[in-house]
Amino acid sequence: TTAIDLVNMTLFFLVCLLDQQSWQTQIQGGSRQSPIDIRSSESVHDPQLTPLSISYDPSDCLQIWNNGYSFLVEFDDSKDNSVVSGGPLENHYKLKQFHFHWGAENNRGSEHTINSLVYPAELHLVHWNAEKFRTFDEAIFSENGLAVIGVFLKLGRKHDGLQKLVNALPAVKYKDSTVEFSNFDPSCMIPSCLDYWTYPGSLTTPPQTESVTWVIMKKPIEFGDDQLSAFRSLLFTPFGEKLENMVDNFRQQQPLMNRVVRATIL
Ligand SMILES: NS(=O)(=O)/N=C1/NCCS1
Ligand SMILES: [Zn+2]
Repeated sequence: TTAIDLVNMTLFFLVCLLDQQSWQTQIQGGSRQSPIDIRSSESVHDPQLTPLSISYDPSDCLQIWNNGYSFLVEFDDSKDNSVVSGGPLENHYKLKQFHFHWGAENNRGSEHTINSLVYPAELHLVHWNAEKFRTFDEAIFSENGLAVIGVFLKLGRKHDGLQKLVNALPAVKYKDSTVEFSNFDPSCMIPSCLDYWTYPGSLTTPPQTESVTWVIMKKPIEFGDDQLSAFRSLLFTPFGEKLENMVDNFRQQQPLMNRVVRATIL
């Protein structure tokens, strides 16, 4: 290898490194951050948006984990049994986990809003593109890596399907606690009306990468005051430290910038 070859190889390596870093900056640069306020009158009806195909296997449900920001219900994503496809998605995406965001009081809690209307809580069902990427962690940092279904929760009748989850929450009161949790079908939290808005966005929690296709269900589901109180009884803090109730775990809204929110009318 001549000295010229070494210089060329070094230059090639540096160019690749800079390109990769500039791309990383782009996906975290802030041109498509979430959450947003969805202004229904400004959304565009797209007749090409097909219904979502959602299929979950309750036996994929593994555990609940208090990660110090929310509680995550985690799924076995080693098979292809719990997946979402269709709608705005070009591939099938595997369910990895779901979690919620909520407020200390009923006038706040959701991350997305509809014409500035806030809900007391919002469910996120997090899926990753298993056709294009090998792992969830790879997908988080990749274009079209994730699909998150957002479902608003409004206060009303007790949600019977949610109660099994609520009953398990005392076991994960403290940050970093986990509890085995099996045979739970998240389909019970999908509204019967499958109309949705969709837009390109980001994770709302770190690393806030711009890798998410958001699908926000138009209709909320209902749950009871006692169920929301159980969410609020969780703690941000680990056992033995000062008690800080896990509340107001939602991100401030982000500018829409150069994005269009598309809507179905099914
Ligand atoms: N709230 S969210 O779903 O956008 N944030 C996440 N962070 C890591 C996986 S999901
Ligand atoms: Zn979330």
